[in-house]
Amino acid sequence: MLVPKITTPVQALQGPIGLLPAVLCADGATAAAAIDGGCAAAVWAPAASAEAARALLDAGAAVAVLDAAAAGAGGMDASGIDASRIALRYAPDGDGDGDGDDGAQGVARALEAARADGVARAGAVVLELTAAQLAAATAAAAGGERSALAGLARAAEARVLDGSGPVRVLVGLRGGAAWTLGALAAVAAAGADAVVAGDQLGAAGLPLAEAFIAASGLASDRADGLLTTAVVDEQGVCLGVVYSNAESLAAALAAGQGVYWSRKRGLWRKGLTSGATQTLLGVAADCDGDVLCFRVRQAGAGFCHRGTRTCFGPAAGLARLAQTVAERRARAPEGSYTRRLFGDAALLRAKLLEEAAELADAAAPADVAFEAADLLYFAMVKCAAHGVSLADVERSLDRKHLRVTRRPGNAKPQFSSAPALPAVATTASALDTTSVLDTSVPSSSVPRTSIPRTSILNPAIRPARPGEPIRMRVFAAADLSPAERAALLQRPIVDSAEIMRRVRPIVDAVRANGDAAVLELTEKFDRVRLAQTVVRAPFDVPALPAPVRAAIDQAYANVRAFHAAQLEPPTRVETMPGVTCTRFSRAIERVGLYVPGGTAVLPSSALMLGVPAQVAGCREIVLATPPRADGSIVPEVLYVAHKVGATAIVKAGGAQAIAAMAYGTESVPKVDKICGPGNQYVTAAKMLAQNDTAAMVAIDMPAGPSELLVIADATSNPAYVASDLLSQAEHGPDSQVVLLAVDLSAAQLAAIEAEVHAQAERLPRVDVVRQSIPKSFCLQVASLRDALAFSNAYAPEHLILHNDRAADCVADVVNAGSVFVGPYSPESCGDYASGTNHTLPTYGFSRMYSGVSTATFLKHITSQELTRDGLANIGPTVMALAEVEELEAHRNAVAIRLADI
Ligand SMILES: NC(=O)c1ccc[n+]([C@@H]2O[C@H](COP(=O)([O-])OP(=O)(O)OC[C@H]3O[C@@H](n4cnc5c(N)ncnc54)[C@H](O)[C@@H]3O)[C@@H](O)[C@H]2O)c1
Ligand SMILES: N[C@H](CO)Cc1c[nH]c[nH+]1
Repeated sequence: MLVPKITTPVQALQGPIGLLPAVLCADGATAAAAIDGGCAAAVWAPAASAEAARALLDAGAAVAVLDAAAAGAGGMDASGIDASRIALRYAPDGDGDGDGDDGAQGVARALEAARADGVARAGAVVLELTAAQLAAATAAAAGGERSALAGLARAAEARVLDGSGPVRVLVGLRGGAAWTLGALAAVAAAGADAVVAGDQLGAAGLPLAEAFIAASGLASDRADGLLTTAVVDEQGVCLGVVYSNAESLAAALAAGQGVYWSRKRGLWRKGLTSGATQTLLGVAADCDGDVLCFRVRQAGAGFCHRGTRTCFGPAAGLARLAQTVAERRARAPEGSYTRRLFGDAALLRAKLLEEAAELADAAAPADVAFEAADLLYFAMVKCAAHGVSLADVERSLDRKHLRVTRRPGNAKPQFSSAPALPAVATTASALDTTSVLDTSVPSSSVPRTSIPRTSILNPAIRPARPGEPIRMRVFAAADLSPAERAALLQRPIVDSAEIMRRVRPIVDAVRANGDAAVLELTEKFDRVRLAQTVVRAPFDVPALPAPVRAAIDQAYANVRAFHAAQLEPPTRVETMPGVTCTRFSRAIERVGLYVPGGTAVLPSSALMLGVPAQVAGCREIVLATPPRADGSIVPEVLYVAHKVGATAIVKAGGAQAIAAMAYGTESVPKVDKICGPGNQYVTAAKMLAQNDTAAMVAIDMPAGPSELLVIADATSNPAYVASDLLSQAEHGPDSQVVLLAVDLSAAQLAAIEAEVHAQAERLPRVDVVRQSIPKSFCLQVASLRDALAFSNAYAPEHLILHNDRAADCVADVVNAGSVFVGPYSPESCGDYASGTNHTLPTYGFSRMYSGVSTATFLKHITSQELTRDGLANIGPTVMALAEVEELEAHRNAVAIRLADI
């Protein structure tokens, strides 16, 4: 087997290397980053001690690699860890001094040492050889000598080194020595796995597909030399059997897709014409090296050309249930029960609890199976509603399986007859292990008023009353069950069905009655009767106080500089002689910018939307914002509208403003794309408009209530941390802020809590904060690695790194809208003036959306120009493919010209 050795950046694992069965990381930190990054390959993780090994195995490493010198001689207590999860690493000195540890003898000695070290405690031996040692060992093995690699082959063949268990042997090279395909094949022939530095694979080194084939000892048993290839889905269900060779495997690894070798047509990109494409999740060789296995995520109806999921028929069992539920989520028939469940979170919750109770009480085997099936159905609906697939659930199971430290497994008090935990933690040590049930964590300086006890799964949160502590809930990550952790990753529940029910009639009214409806709805929701909705440029800009004007001018300059730098020149590539492909950008012609104005006046949002639209070169910039009580537009917003070259201002807010720009009215210009944040009505209207083909309008992203996650450790200034948390908590009652407290003592956490309370009490918007802070939470985590893992799973809009050596952490941030690095980067700077954009994805959408940028207001067009010679060069390829697809007119368009040429 080929085992790439990974140093940073672990992002390499998102490429073809991550599709191989296993990787060996250069050190524990790289391994931890690989695991947190969702590496699908089995991670072999170097560890300096048994404790470190345990931690890495608990975190999801497949095998911990310990230095033999420290661990082998019995100096390590790895009790309780299965031998198959430990590897011992040897590096025979190979210093050329002729002391017998060089060359082939050195390898043989290392194996002897492994035997002496009692490899019963290890399931694998990792040999790190010099190039000379490998060459000597390989030559010795080839000559049939009873030494080195030959000995290694015998050991692996017998699958034991000391007679007490199966042992794998891995061979790596040190001192910068490079592998050859021949050496990989020799090691494979000896029954060992080859460890190859990641940067020696791919473009600059050995071709990955060929290295994989050589190191796996893969050889065809067919006359045509093709490798039989089993294709399986995420559950390991066989979808069908196809064929591969080095060329198709290389194409598959490069594209990350199912690409095979058709015996009739050659290279075969599965699904190119049918749409039933496959995302490649992993490749492996079978035990005796004559079958390749592709693990894929299948798109479309299925793998089989007959339209079934597998060549052996349709899916069954859990896989079928998962598929059906996913289909229902995409397009459930009106009136179907599953659709009702998706739209009614309370009903789904009640059914889950009901079915769990029924399963718990079932006794007869048939009843247990019946009730378990019901529970699984509701569980799958719950998963689908949150975008979780069966494969995600299985990944979680597999990861738990890798843990070597087991929890006691006691039930939570509300589910057992055990006495409840005390309501109030009274000592510092109790504070360190705050139960998820205990929200009343006192600190020395926060008033001790009782606040309601809640659980994560059943939160009954009420705002803090005047006089009560303004405090986040506190949880300890180590105490969380998976369900509780998942619940913390959710945002406060929004009843989207109810919001849609309110917004749809507003959108319909504006569509049907245009300006009249907009004026009526503005009177209803913003309590102002206007004579007209639209003001056109040039605007009558009132004079602003000089400091305000200067601040807007400075912010405009910074934001403009950062967004202008994002403009890119066209991409131009001559793919073949005479064939030139180009990709260039054009501004979206008509854009609508929503500037919120309900609970706060946000001219900064006008800036953050208007500047990139202006930089991109949009022809028509329409800005919509709720009018003030006297019907006027906020002067600062007017000034920004003037600076960014807006063509019109719509004096309306909420869903009616979005609908007016999406469909157009007598006076509101229709636009092609609507951008900007807003409350739940604004977001719902944007999503409705986007889904209506009659509107033909795009949106930037679903940007909702502001949120922020702070990572703080013992080096953080409690006052700074609290001020940042409050800066977003003051936006609205729905804002959520999260504090990840890395290994903080009770006193350190109490200091932050005290600051939150004290600073909040001094804010003019303390009433808003009294609502948002109790919904927010602090999670105590043991390490920075745990904090980053949680943050990446939460995918916050804003991430503030208050911890020590904050800049080093940026490389490990996978999901976040915008990152603020170090104690002197408050989030407010990004909100107003530093240059980055503050319109950012919330609700976890930073997993897949970016914030607003210049690109938001551009689209890209491709073009191509072929010369006469270019057409002659590429023509046969095009005609051959047209023939495969039996599209004669396509073929003829080339043939008719080639005939002239
Ligand atoms: N994610 C980001 O980048 C970002 C940036 C700035 C602001 N925000 C968020 O934008 C939001 C702004 O919300 P806001 O409410 O202050 O302003 P808003 O302008 O989004 O909404 C105000 C409008 O909501 C409509 N509305 C109010 N009550 C209604 C009801 N019951 N039914 C139908 N429509 C109703 C009214 O028409 C009103 O004009 C906040 O949540 C803030 O956190 C997010
Ligand atoms: N923090 C908000 C969401 O990113 C943007 C904003 C506007 N004004 C102040 N803050």
